[in-house]
Amino acid sequence: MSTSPALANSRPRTAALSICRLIGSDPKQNGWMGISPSIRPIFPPHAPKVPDIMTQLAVDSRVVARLTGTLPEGGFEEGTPIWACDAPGLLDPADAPETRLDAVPLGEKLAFLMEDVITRAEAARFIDLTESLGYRDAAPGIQTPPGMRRNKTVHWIAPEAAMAELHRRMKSLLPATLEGRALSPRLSQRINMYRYDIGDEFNLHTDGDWPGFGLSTDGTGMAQWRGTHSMLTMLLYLNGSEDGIIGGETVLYDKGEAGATITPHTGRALFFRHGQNRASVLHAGARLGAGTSKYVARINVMYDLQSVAAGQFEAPRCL
Ligand SMILES: O=C(O)CCC(=O)C(=O)O
Ligand SMILES: [Fe+2]
Repeated sequence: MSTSPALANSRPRTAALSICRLIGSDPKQNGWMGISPSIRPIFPPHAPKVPDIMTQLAVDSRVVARLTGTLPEGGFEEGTPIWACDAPGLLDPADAPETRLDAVPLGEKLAFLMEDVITRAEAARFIDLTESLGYRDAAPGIQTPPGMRRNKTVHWIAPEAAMAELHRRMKSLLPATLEGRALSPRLSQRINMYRYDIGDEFNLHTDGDWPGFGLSTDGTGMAQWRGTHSMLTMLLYLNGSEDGIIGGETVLYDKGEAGATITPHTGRALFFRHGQNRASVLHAGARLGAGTSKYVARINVMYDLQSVAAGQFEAPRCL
């Protein structure tokens, strides 16, 4: 799956006609394709202003895995990093907003929204922290055909405490069971963050389903969990139209037609079914037209592999 430099530079804007899948496994090892990833400056001029509180966020960042990364216009980058960091103040339980559930009518398909999952200050911390890790072209461990994902990305293992607080805020609003499987007590800590600069987009696809990931006991490596597997995509918007974003909506499809258009707002989260099954929701991230860069976190909501009917609950364990 190689792409000539001429095609790589032309960046055609037409939406992909075929249904593409974001596979939840490592891309095929295909070697270095000679396209060097452009790594952005730490704070691009159009990034939202971050409040002073950001400077108080103690961050000790380290690489916990290196995987083959897929480049937006085709080709691969070997050794694309997955990061971890200690950021104790990322989410503040004392400052938790009142999270609310909102319906998204999408025919037979399951999709819903939550408002005020995180505060503006917390969203700014996510942006600041991930900008300090560095957004890049290559996405580690996911496979996208050329021209489908046109944005910058950083993948990281978020702190356990932050993910536990996020889960606590949403738990009562998430489906307790899905297709006979019980909601797992924690979210995967592996977050794919995306930054869309003007002109960037994510063409039509369905998301892959994933095992959960956290850190090894000594904190130096990424560890895969057993007993749990994702069933829902959560897209957490870290900024939005109130920051001047024009375009960049997430469009959900039902029976091949656009069924719902979700405008990014800070602290809003969109949920929908994913994986290789008929319930999976086809969707796209619309082209960012103007304004400031859009930031979104792709998070996996986990359900136990054991069925509810079995009457047993197995907590996730590290492999
Ligand atoms: O940014 C968006 O609106 C869509 C992102 C997306 O589809 C994904 O992360 O899988
Ligand atoms: Fe997606």
